Amino acid sequence: MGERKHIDVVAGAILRGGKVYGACRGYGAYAGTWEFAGGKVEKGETDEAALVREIREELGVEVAVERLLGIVDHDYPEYHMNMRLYICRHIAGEPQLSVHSAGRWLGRADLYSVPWFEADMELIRKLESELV
Ligand SMILES: Nc1nc2c([nH]c(=O)n2[C@H]2C[C@H](O)[C@@H](COP(=O)(O)OP(=O)(O)OP(=O)(O)O)O2)c(=O)[nH]1
Repeated sequence: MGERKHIDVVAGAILRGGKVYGACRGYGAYAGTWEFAGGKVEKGETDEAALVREIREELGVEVAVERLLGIVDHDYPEYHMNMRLYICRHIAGEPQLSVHSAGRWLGRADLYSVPWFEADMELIRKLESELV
């Protein structure tokens, strides 16, 4: 029996004007599921560098990574995921969709109006207090 596959994921809760940016996966098995921009950390890469790279690639947006909001461990059928969610400040650029089919700045009142990844829900509750 081999070790179960493990992936390291970073995601960014990008904040601007009391709202957070959520995006809807445009393709693949989880198309239609909402998430924070991000992705797998590459070998030798820091979380911060991976996050800045992924957010730039996916949304064309520049962010400053502020702090770790929380960590989630989740078993997907194909692998075990360890995801670190960071609070990021929006610096520049309007989000341009490339891999996502939709995206919105969500405030406290509409934070739960989109279908997030189940794995994200605990961290989303934690995020509520950041949205004022
Ligand atoms: N980016 C992101 N991924 C999330 C979130 N919540 C969550 O469970 N995930 C999962 C979905 C994927 O299994 C994994 C992210 O990996 P990824 O973005 O490289 O997605 P992927 O494996 O579909 O991409 P790829 O190999 O095709 O590039 O983390 C989230 O909020 N943001």
